[in-house]
Amino acid sequence: MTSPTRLDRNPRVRITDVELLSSAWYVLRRTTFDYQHRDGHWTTEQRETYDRGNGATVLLYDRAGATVLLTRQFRYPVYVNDHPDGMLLETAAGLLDTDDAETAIRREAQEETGVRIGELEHVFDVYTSPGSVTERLHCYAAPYDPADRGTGGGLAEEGEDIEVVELRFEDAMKMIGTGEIADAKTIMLLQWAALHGPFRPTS
Ligand SMILES: Nc1nc2c(ncn2[C@@H]2O[C@H](COP(=O)(O)OP(=O)(O)O[C@H]3O[C@H](CO)[C@@H](O)[C@H](O)[C@@H]3O)[C@@H](O)[C@H]2O)c(=O)[nH]1
Ligand SMILES: [Mg+2]
Repeated sequence: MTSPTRLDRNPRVRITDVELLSSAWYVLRRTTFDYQHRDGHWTTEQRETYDRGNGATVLLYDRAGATVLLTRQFRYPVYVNDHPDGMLLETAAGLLDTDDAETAIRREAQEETGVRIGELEHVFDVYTSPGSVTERLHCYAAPYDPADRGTGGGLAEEGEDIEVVELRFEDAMKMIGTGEIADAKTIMLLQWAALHGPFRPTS
């Protein structure tokens, strides 16, 4: 869950109350705090935070074949918000649980795509939805060998049903434009790959 660091780092923020609203699966809290605005006056604010811990994701790429390996699975939250069928194309990803980010992403990549990651590059860490969700997502990239690609599929006991989808990098980039790739972490990592990563222009 969120880091145990003390919340007295910002002198403009004084937390006065934290209420647990729900802990059915992950944790929803309502926090009341006094906040000092830039002009010096104080107001009392409330914010709900949804805490499902932190996560990690990896862009699997094959430079020689000019492909990337993605996953497709049903995501209910996007289905209720206008996605045509909720079958979202994403980089392999998972929650850290009790692991560090590198251990977690090696585990999730294998569970979801069948790929055993060797060399692993840290790209950036991002807050995915800072107005309401506490999550920080650790983003990585790693080469994969198409011959090593397994079946993946996710954990059946967790209700996962994950299709492994190999795309030409060029096609994946076009699919950002058409909206067929609409997941934020996936778009960020594909664009990083085109600008600074394995598919950057060679000079
Ligand atoms: N019963 C139940 N199960 C749930 C619920 N929410 C999640 N689960 C189960 O918990 C699993 C979590 O799978 P992970 O692979 O660990 O996480 P993820 O959902 O893929 O999350 C990753 O991707 C997210 C979307 O981009 C990221 O937000 C997250 O950080 C992480 O990287 C889900 O597949 C599902 O089986 C729930 O409310 N109820
Ligand atoms: Mg996952």
